[in-house]
Amino acid sequence: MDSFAEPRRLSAPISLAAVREQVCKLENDHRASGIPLSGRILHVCHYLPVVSSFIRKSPDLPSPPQTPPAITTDIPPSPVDVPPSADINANSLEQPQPFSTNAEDRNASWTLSVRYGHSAMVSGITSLAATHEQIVIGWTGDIASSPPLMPPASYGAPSTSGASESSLSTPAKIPTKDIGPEDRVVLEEQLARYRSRDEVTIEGGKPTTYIPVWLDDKEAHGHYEGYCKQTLWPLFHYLLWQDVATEYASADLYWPAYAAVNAAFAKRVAEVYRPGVDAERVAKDTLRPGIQPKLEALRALYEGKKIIVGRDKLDVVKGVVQKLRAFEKLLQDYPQWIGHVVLIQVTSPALSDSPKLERQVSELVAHINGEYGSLDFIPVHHYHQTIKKDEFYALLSVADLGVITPLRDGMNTTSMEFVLAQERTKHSPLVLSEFMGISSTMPDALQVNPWNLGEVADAMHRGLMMSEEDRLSRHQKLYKTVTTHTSHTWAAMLANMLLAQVGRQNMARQTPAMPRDRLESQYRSSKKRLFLLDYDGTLAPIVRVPSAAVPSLDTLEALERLTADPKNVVFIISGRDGEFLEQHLGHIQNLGMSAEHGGFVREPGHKEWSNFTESLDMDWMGEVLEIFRYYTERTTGSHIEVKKSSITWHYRSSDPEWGLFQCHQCQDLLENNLARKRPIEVLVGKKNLEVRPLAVNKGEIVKRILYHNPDAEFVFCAGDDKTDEDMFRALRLFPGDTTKVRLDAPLSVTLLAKEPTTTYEPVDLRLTHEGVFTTAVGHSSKRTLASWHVTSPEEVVEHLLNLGRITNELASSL
Ligand SMILES: O=P(O)(O)OC[C@H]1O[C@H](O[C@H]2O[C@H](CO)[C@@H](O)[C@H](O)[C@H]2O)[C@H](O)[C@@H](O)[C@@H]1O
Repeated sequence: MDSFAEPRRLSAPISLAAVREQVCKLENDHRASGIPLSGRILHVCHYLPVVSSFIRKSPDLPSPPQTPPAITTDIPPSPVDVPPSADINANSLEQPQPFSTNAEDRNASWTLSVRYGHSAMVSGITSLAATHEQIVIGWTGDIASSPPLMPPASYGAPSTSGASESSLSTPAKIPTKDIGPEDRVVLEEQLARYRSRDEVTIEGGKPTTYIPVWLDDKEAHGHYEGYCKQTLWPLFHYLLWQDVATEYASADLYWPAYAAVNAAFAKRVAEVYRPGVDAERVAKDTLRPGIQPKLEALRALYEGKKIIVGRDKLDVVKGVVQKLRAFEKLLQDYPQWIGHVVLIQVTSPALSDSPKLERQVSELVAHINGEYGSLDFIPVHHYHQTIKKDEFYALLSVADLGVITPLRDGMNTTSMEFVLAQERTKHSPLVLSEFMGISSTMPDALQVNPWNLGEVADAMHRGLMMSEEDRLSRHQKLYKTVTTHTSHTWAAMLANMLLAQVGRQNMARQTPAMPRDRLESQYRSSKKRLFLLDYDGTLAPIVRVPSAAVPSLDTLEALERLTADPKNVVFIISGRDGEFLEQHLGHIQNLGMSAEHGGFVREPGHKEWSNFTESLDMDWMGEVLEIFRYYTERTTGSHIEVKKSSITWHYRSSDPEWGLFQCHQCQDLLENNLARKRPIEVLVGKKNLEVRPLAVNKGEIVKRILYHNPDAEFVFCAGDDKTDEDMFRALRLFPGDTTKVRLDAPLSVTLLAKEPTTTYEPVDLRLTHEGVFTTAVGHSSKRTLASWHVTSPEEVVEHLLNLGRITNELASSL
């Protein structure tokens, strides 16, 4: 008796309620059989599936009951957690009071409740309690100062749409550092005893122990929302960097938090880890007695038909849409399969909801079923749900073909589980995407490019038609791979690769991080200081649209503070035109500006601009514009920025590969044709190509500023791209000696000379190497002439704000 044996229906061949009922029954039967299933699983999760709320109570205040009242024994119809705080801790009936950090106050308690969201992960973990002892290691999450209110009694499953969350109150956060050691121990003890409602209802279920990892709040968020979400996730999913908010989802900004959190997790895991088998365990799992009846039910349900099975998480990179299209192509190109093959596609919810993708998949399934189905034949059976282990292995075992075709994936355990499940049944072949890490170790799978629908359809046909002999021979090789490439092998390989990288990294050139103390002490002791600051990518993060790169409030504040100090001379030295700089920074008193890579200068305290390009031959601009227009037409998304004496072609919003290719072509044309005849320089910038007059560059402006400020003792010069290297080069005129440095009149000074007879004498500078802080913005491994590096514009601004604070401090101490 099994739910899969239900009469066939057109819309939903298997009733979920019936399946759930049957699964419970089978599990109970299984337990009654007395066959011991054991094992321990260690889960490392970012968050524990339990929310911890910390309450300090004032004994003087009355304790009104919390709403709704405590839940005792009634179990909701769906297998869903309810907040068990009342069961766990009688104190939770009392009204939470505002948090106080009084260390003497021990009148405090913790309440635990279900964390909403991550429902797939939580239910997955809970379901394993039937057979496995489990340890869940995770961050506590932000500690709430009071328990969240309970949702209405009639609520259903935690909704990933956020519907349930909206009915909850948002409790205030308590900084983790304010939780003392004693309170931490109390929570750890409570968590060790915590049982979710599902665990409680699983008769004879094994215990799950929740172990908290205590993290610094800033590091925890920097790790997850910062490095994981902004750097790793886009990187490993081949998202275009231009689609990520800024380029400064940089490796370094959140790296310290990421490393610290990993170290904390590793420490905790090492404390509790015991050697937790995989291939062996899966092989055992495929023998579970619950599987056989389901397998037979599936066979009966799809009798006479070949079964293709796919099981993927429903996110874009898993290629479910492409797989469905390929299946349709199979039915188009090989119509003999219509009525004789079904695709059972199980999708589990992804980490974040994608209603658009869900809709796309449902529409595609409906389209294929409408187009190729009939009264007694449904080609695609799609189940968007988390399925139980027995059902999963039954599906894998009964399949005539496994199709796992992500657009990009790593290890993909489903492909391995498929091979193991097939060992005792049909030795069915596997169609695998070539874009998976595991594919290189599975050459006996039918490997395909998931984007090539015809190729995937052909592979499906080939797999379904494969001779028994070929199936067996391929299966045996795959089986050997899976059983010998255990998780231990993978871990050892990865560790070796990492160690090899670490070795290599030490050999690479690294620019040291800005020494904050040294910077501060040089700043304090200097009587005159220069700040020479690039704009884009240095004071403002790189963004997709140039006009959107406006200065932050912090940037403005830092510049205002520094320019207010009469000892400081502050210049913005940018490739931008004067109009842009004036619009966003023009109001700052005493801020000097140089626009268009040194072509123009506005002295501190002045309104008018000096144009160094006035006397230059600018006829080339029309020719460059024509060439840029040609490339703009060929490169969708690119555009031209025309400035007074320079032109920039931007391709940040274009297809990255095509944009870069076109950029190279255009650069080649400009350098090998126009630049040989005209006094121009071609600059390769950040997703741009710029052309400016040969005579001017940022280095000349730096020299000019030094020339006019020979008594400067401190220079902070920061930039992020190649044009800023000219500034660093100009400042490298003064390597670490204390002897006087003589500076000839820079080009920009002589260019501006109204009277050609004016002579500009060399000047002696007071600056020494120790007072020069050339600073590259970016990764420490970036090749640069700068002496120091910071990782992001935010870090530049932080240093500037700090120096501004020192100015205030020095002023107030006078
Ligand atoms: O010398 P800079 O201040 O660094 O200016 C260099 C160029 O920056 C701008 O373009 C760059 O930043 C944009 C905004 O973040 C970005 O969208 C673009 O892709 C980058 O190339 C600016 O538009 C140019 O005029 C400057 O020459």
